Amino acid sequence: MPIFLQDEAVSAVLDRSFAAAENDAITLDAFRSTVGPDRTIGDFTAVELAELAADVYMPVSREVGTLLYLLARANRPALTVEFGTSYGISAIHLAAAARDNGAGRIITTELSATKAKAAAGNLAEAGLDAFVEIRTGDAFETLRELPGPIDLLLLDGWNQLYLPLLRLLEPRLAPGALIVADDVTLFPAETRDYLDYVHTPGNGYTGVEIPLDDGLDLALRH
Ligand SMILES: C[S@@+](CC[C@H](N)C(=O)[O-])C[C@H]1O[C@@H](n2cnc3c(N)ncnc32)[C@H](O)[C@@H]1O
Repeated sequence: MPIFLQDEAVSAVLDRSFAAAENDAITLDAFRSTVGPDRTIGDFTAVELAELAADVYMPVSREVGTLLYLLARANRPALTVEFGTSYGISAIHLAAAARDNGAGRIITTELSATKAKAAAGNLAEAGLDAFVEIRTGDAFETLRELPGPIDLLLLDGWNQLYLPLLRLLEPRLAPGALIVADDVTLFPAETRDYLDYVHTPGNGYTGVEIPLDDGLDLALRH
């Protein structure tokens, strides 16, 4: 049976987006020169920084995208929540799974209005916009109200926010919810408190690190 992840329109958007993301290193250099030597990151608000870096895709890899698709197919989440939409590459994988499952919706949130608009365009072009609600703004505000329990949570925004955001959303996690945290090997210092929390018996999770791409952590909420 054909799967929607391999649909022509989906593949076209993913191919184009992954190709564009190959310029991320160059774009990041341009971002650093925009910030300049006289100003530090601390001189900007989070939204200003997100807009300055609006051309940087920072997507999940193809392999991680496929794993997200598989997890969502197996777990059949009624509600998936994503922290960090960027250009919608991970959201496309999650939405393709919802479409193939015949059920499920995704709520994703992005600080940069430029990126949120581009992600909406990509999802529409892929034929998956009906499955995804993009909330523009700070996750700590945009995810306060949710329509039901979270069955799958993807943490892929700024890494030092994983633990505070998990704690905010914790009361909304369904028993058996899966939590995927990206980039835990790439940013060990920023994700240490999160990993310690989900790996400490007694906090209500069972977690394991997966050495795929920039490192993932997969946890189950008991
Ligand atoms: C690594 S990228 C997300 C990549 C995306 N998941 C994908 O695979 O295509 C991280 C994104 O999180 C966004 N972000 C960072 N902090 C945020 C916050 N507090 N609320 C919402 N979005 C945030 C950034 O603007 C950036 O676009």
